[in-house]
Amino acid sequence: MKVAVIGCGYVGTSTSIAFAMYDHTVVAIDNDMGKIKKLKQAVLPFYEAGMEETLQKLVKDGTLSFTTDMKEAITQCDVLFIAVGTPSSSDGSADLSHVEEVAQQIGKTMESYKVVVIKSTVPIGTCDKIKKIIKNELEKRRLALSFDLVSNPEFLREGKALYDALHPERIVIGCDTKKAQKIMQELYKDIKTNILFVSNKDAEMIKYASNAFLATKISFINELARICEKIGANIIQVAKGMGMDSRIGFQFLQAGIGYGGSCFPKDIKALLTLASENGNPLHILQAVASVNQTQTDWFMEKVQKAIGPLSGKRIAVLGLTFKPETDDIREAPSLKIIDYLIKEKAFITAYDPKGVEHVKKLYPAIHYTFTPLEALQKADAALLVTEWKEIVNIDWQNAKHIMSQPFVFDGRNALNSSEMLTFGYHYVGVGTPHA
Ligand SMILES: NC(=O)C1=CN([C@@H]2O[C@H](COP(=O)(O)OP(=O)(O)OC[C@H]3O[C@@H](n4cnc5c(N)ncnc54)[C@H](O)[C@@H]3O)[C@@H](O)[C@H]2O)C=CC1
Ligand SMILES: O=C(O)[C@H]1O[C@H](OP(=O)(O)OP(=O)(O)OC[C@H]2O[C@@H](n3ccc(=O)[nH]c3=O)[C@H](O)[C@@H]2O)[C@H](O)[C@@H](O)[C@@H]1O
Repeated sequence: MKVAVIGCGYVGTSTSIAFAMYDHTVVAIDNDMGKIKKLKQAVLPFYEAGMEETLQKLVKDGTLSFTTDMKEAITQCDVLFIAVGTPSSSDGSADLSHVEEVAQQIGKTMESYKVVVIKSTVPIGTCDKIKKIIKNELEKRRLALSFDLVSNPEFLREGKALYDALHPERIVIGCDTKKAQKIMQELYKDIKTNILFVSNKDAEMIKYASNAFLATKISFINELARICEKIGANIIQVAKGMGMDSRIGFQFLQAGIGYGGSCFPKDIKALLTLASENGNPLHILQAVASVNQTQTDWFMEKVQKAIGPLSGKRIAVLGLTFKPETDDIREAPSLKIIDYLIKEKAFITAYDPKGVEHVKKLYPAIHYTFTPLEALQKADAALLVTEWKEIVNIDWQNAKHIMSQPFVFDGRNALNSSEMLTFGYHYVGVGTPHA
């Protein structure tokens, strides 16, 4: 099958590679010429371990090609995936301008039946909206071409994007016609997993509900972590004990400094806005967002309580990306922590294996280091912000001797607390008795 994927971000690129690996011919399109130039040379526009090698092979084979020419791609392909960004608007709702722009292009260009698949995360009702836009453009051209609109949300995780695209736990397809359903079945025939066929609106809601639920687990455990500290319980053990119940599960119960990334914060805002607009506020989700919003301040107050005023203190920020194995810093907790430290006039040294270049653009005055040990030199305290293995595996026993004061604040409960105490650190985790 000939597939066009419009938008070459994390989702578009991973989806393109996955379809090409499953023997479809894929044309990936982006309006960012710099990105396309890189991709044509099989260079990924973001970091993900192991993905570039696969890209190189597919580009060489010719099963995957890249272009900025949307018109040609639309004409050539039967199935058109929309995987452009849907960032937050100023009122919290999802900004659909990129999706709408692509829909207009499709309506202006198509010459035969197409299946238009929305992979971007979009509010409930967007498929209907996009259908109207395409229809409107076709009417302007006095054409009565038929097309189907499918919602096929994406559940991949950054850092594991290609693996997830190749081995999804489920595929959700919101689809109104038998014809489109058959084409989607054919497209995914080599992926052995459960496919759920639902309506457009159900599929759109499943995506928001899934992200909202995962974020709820995180804020739930983070709020419990706060009370655990007060009463002397250990959130790590509590999460373990809860997770042993298969109805609860272990995942997404890791207490820390809150969730970040390009999706949870924006999707939760979008769902909250949509719910309020419909006169049905989501109280639980409001609390989820509010706990997350305050989690870094709560953490930084603990730092200040332990080491005193931060003014003039040398603080090592270890980890900048919103989670390990990605170079993405969108909505990363590190940014809130840096703002806090700047406000309190601390001297910041920062290390991250992949995120420095992006953070440098926002905070050029910070002292960035090439190794975690350099960041720890003469530090009054270390803040473990992202649990990269390069950071967790620091030789902590010896690192103590290069710091000015042995304070370690572990924002991810990633270190072995008893070992850290044996090494002579003043170690503070999240929701643990040593806090
Ligand atoms: N990043 C992730 O892990 C996941 C993201 N999603 C959703 O998928 C969508 C895309 O996310 P990302 O890949 O992270 O976005 P991104 O921001 O990394 O990439 C979007 C791409 O679309 C391109 N684009 C924008 N307008 C265009 C147009 N008119 N024509 C051609 N290209 C255009 C941009 O240049 C950019 O390269 C969003 O709705 C997001 O919520 C869903 C699951 C996972
Ligand atoms: O819609 C999306 O974009 C994607 O959002 C998340 O994927 P991602 O943002 O890549 O990252 P996660 O691994 O989910 O982590 C999100 C944030 O939660 C934090 N987190 C995660 C798990 C946990 O137990 N505790 C915790 O604080 C992470 O540190 C990170 O900041 C979802 O996991 C994907 O299924 C979804 O497709």
